[in-house]
Amino acid sequence: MKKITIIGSGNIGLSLAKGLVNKNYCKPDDITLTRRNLKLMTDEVAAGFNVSDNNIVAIYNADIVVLAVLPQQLKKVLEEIASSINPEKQLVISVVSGVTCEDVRKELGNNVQVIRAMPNTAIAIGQSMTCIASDNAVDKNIKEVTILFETVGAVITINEDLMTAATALCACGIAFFLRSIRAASQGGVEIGFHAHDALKMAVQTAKGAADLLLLTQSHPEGEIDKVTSPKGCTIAGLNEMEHNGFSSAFIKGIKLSAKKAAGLYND
Ligand SMILES: NC(=O)C1=CN([C@@H]2O[C@H](COP(=O)(O)OP(=O)(O)OC[C@H]3O[C@@H](n4cnc5c(N)ncnc54)[C@H](O)[C@@H]3O)[C@@H](O)[C@H]2O)C=CC1
Ligand SMILES: O=C(O)[C@@H]1CCC=N1
Repeated sequence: MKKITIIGSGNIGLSLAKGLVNKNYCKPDDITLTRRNLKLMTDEVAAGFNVSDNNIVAIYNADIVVLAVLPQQLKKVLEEIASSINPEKQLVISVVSGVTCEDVRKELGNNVQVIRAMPNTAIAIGQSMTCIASDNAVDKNIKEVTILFETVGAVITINEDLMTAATALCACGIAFFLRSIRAASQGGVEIGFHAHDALKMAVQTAKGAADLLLLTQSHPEGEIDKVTSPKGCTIAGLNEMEHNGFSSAFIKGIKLSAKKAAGLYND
């Protein structure tokens, strides 16, 4: 089994590690997690992961090095590991938003194979939507990374110039859908349900909507037409939401996120 080192074990780094282990892609012992403060890693040690606060030592035996620090923290990490990366044996995956493969190679060297991946936090339960892109990786490596991320969700390979758009739609997107579920549950409370029941009802309803599209491959508007009875209460609610800018707000939010994602490295 390939050895994986994840540099930056925060929200997404840990979600990836847990997802890979939960879906039996590898064992905890195949993964090394790095973080500056190891005192915060006791749960991961107990779970059997290797942990380290030394990125250079941590990548020594790695076949795959995953960069999962914040964009603003990346340059320091790249400078630190640059002379220790072995381009012949090691593949670099970057999940860092707004940083191109070329940006990474500028620090690590031109012969390093770099693949960008944009997962979301549902990777922890094997339900990520992950977009991958590279400007220099060979097919064998793209295939290997595709298989890795397919273990923990769905994968689409895209052109690298769409990576910030993918960040907004999928990585930030999970927060947008979560907020809409929360809003639905708040509406539910106002019309009479206790909070925990309202949330459960909103979550299952959202899951049903997503599964309807996934399993039948139908279009959202086709499914909406089946719900909206003439002169009925669904169309009344839906139109009220649209008069208040529901679709427009969602679209504007995604556009702003994409714009922001593009500028994160130099923020
Ligand atoms: N959170 C998310 O849903 C997603 C995040 N991303 C990207 O992943 C990256 C990480 O995001 P988060 O996990 O949310 O951030 P985070 O702040 O939760 O995690 C970053 C981790 O890196 C560690 N770190 C910082 N400097 C380090 C160093 N020199 N050596 C080792 N570890 C170091 C920090 O201690 C922290 O644990 C960002 O670039 C973000 O754009 C991508 C997809 C989804
Ligand atoms: O909010 C952020 O900047 C990161 C990137 C995608 C999800 N979280």
